[in-house]
Amino acid sequence: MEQKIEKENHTNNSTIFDFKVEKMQGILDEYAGSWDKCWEQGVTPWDLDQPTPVLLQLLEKETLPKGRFLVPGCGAGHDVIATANPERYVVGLDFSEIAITKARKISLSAPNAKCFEFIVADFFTWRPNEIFDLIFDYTFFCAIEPRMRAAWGKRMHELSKPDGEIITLMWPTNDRDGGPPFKVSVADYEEVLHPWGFKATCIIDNELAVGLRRGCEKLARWKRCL
Ligand SMILES: C[S@@+](CC[C@H](N)C(=O)[O-])C[C@H]1O[C@@H](n2cnc3c(N)ncnc32)[C@H](O)[C@@H]1O
Repeated sequence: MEQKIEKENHTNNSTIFDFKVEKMQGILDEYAGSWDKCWEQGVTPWDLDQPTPVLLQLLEKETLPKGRFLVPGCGAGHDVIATANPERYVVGLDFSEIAITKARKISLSAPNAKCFEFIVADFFTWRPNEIFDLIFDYTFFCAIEPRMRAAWGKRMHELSKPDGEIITLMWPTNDRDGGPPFKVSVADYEEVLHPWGFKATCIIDNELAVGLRRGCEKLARWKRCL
């Protein structure tokens, strides 16, 4: 992945996941269809092709809650497959049919296949039968339009159990114009999570951030108190 990132940087004179790359500019003019087109054309520089390392570390340290786990904007679903087990049922949600088709294909022979599912739906309108103990957001908050962030906070509340938890990997925290990915700060998350009763229990630099994301990515855990 690091090689892929470096290559993108040098050939396109852009940063990782930089949608200003000429190839993607037109693609992203129309929102939902644009994500589908990115997946269709294989223009997915955000996709690590592996589970998120820091999430694996939390899994190994057994600090991830059990129960129902949601990954909104799950893309190819690596984090969904990696964290599912008989005690943790994971739902991967993405509104791109192509992303979910890819996720289902990748997971076809997974031994834990009964412990997760992939759903094609819009995070902002989806109505699940059951809500969640844990929600993991990585490269989703930064992918949505900043004017949608308040709605994101409301959805986090609606989709969480009263004692639920959210884990956010906050990236890119460095200065940049436009997006996606739109730049984020701890204050941006606090602004939309505090009104819904989520309080941070930990905010740390993510030492396991991949490639050029290192140094501009933070891990936060938020507990719902209201
Ligand atoms: C930048 S990608 C990140 C994918 C994955 N989290 C990863 O790190 O590889 C953002 C994903 O969010 C999905 N997405 C964007 N807006 C969405 C929405 N409103 N509802 C569901 N999925 C959405 C896109 O289709 C895309 O797959």
